Amino acid sequence: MSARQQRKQQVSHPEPRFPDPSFTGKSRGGEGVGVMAEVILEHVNKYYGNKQHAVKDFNLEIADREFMVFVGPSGCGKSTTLRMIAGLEDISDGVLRIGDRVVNDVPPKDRDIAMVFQNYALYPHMNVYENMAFGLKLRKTPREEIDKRVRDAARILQIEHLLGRKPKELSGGQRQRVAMGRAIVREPSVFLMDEPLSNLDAKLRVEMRSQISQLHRRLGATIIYVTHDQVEAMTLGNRIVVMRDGVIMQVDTPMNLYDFPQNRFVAGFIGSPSMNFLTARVQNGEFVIGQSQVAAMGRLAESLRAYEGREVFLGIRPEHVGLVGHSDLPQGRNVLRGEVVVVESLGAQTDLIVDVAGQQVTAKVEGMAPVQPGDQVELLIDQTRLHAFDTETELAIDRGTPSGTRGQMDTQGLGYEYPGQGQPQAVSFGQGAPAMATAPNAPAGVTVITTDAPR
Ligand SMILES: Nc1ncnc2c1ncn2[C@@H]1O[C@H](COP(=O)(O)OP(=O)(O)OP(=O)(O)O)[C@@H](O)[C@H]1O
Repeated sequence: MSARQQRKQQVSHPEPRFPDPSFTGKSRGGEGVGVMAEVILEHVNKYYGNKQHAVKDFNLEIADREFMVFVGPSGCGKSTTLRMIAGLEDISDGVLRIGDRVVNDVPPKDRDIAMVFQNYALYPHMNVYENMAFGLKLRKTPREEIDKRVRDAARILQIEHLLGRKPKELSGGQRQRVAMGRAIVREPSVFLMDEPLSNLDAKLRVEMRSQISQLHRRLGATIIYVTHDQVEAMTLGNRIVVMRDGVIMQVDTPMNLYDFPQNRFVAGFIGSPSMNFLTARVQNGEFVIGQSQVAAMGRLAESLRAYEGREVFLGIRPEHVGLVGHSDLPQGRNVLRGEVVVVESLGAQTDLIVDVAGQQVTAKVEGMAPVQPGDQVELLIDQTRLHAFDTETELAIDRGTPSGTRGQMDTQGLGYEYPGQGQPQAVSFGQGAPAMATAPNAPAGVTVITTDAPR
């Protein structure tokens, strides 16, 4: 077993690590959780030894009762960040607040949190009731109180009929629910969940996903949830933090991540199949790829003026590409011409890969597409859903959102750069501070970026 696996296993045993945080008894409307809890990370860094800078200047405000998801590829620092919030990992630099307390030096048991891991580690010799009650017993919670909390949690999780069973008599999903139950009975203000569904098969994951969502609504608790699965992130989160190499790439609602990715990484990470990226030259406000042209519209067209004559990455989601003669998209001159390379019929939809002037474009076409490899086709593009990215910084060329603004970091985690405005403007911003406050010289026309509370 590798050192990393050992570490994961070590922390996967929540009982001794997470004695029941002292229950305050203060109700806040949900079913059985503790006090108001927002979680705030200010300039948090984590170094492992001298070389490994695992989390870099992480700034985030998680609102009370928010469901916040951390997502990103393996090794991007999701678990490390969660473990710092839990107190299982020291914070090298920066400030962590839970509620109105700075908790950098507060031991895990006093942070009013509970953690659920992918390895749910139930005690095999105890039945479900005893497993759920164990932590409270250790805390010498009165028996009637234990009984009430266990039965309440079992009702919420719909496992009342399983209370007398041993773990080996349970399915994977039921075991995971017991593990959740063990966290719920502690009535913490904040639940931390580290890939809690990754041991389950695909069908159960979907089932448990909706259960966790319902649980969040019923408990009214703050949940911080780590996953590398973008579908889980999109369906569960009020907001999502997309991370790469220890840096926040964007924090936003699922829909804003989808519609307004702030950089190429987020654009490619969110959505399935992934967004197409085509190298295109900007000419007369149009993206030119080989013999094909696609015109930009609206604000993107305005932002694109600064790129006239230059190359950019044009981003098009496969679901925004149609087949001429086989799509509801308006027919016009905005077509990409190419040769079909792959046809994957899935019944309700067909995925096509089309070679457009040496670049591959995936199209998600409704129903059965009447084409085969080798056919010359014209692809219709939904002009209203185009994205464009600077080839050097990989930042989105138009980063506005319908609500005006929402703030994220650039690839260095330092702030925003605004290409095409003379010298690139690096704008630093603090928690909740409008960018204008820290960037009074931001060029005219630049979107004001804030890192304010969730909508
Ligand atoms: N104890 C440790 N000592 C040294 N490096 C570590 C340690 N724990 C994690 N790292 C490194 O820190 C980085 C972030 O790891 P972390 O476990 O937070 O990533 P992750 O996003 O949760 O990945 P995964 O999805 O694979 O669990 C990785 O490069 C990892 O190798």
